[in-house]
Amino acid sequence: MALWCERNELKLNTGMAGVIVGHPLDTVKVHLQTQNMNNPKYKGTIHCLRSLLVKEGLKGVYRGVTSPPYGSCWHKRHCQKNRLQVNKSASKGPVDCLREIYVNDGIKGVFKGCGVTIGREVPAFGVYFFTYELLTRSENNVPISTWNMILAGGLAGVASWIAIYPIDVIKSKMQVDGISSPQYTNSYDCLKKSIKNGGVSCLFRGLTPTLIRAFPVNAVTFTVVTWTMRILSGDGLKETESILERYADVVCTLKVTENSPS
Ligand SMILES: NC(=[NH2+])NCCC[C@H](N)C(=O)O
Repeated sequence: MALWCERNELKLNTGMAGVIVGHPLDTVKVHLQTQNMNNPKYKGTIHCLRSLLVKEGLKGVYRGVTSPPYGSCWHKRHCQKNRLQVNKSASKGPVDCLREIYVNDGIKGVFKGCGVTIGREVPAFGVYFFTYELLTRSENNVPISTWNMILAGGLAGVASWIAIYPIDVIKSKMQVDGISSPQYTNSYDCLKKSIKNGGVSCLFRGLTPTLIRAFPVNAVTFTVVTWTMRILSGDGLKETESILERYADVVCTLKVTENSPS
């Protein structure tokens, strides 16, 4: 548990690069998930990304990126960030958006979709860490290579998203639904109505940008976390030391051969 928390903390702090690369694709995902199924505005990932860029430039795809959750309170992100991304309200930024939801819908509005978010995160993180641990197991504690970290991290992200994707679609739809005149009474109702209107395939809308984002973002995340832990635990220092020693040996041997009469 402690290791899990430690990893997650490190992950949050080192994930900024991932956010910068991944946020536009996350925005595309939410647009695709929450658009009207009967009259879809966007045909797919490229069409949505291009439309957002043409209409609003970088602002459109980075909307919501400054939400506080990218710091320590990541939980809040899942509870109201989505509305900022699809800009259903006229909010200017995360604080305005939060205030507006609170004024209109009260605390219930702020936490809308929170239950289903927890229902998503529990299995998602289970699959996430299980996949990474499985792919990085090594015999006799031999340190794994950086390529192993990159591949295992990327695949852990991809596997975790595939495992829970339909739950994520329901979560986004619930968050955007609002409180004042909601279409859905609860997550189950949302699931039933979504399948009725858009078929089972609507539960997989936006999966492409999600997976394109998940691989690099989580490859970077896990590699940085694993290396940070390695260095902090002293193993990295030992490794660097032994590399330097080997290097010094090679230099000595070369010098000796150079000076020895041929
Ligand atoms: N589907 C998930 N929530 N998976 C677990 C973590 C995934 C990771 N934080 C990401 O943004 O890709």
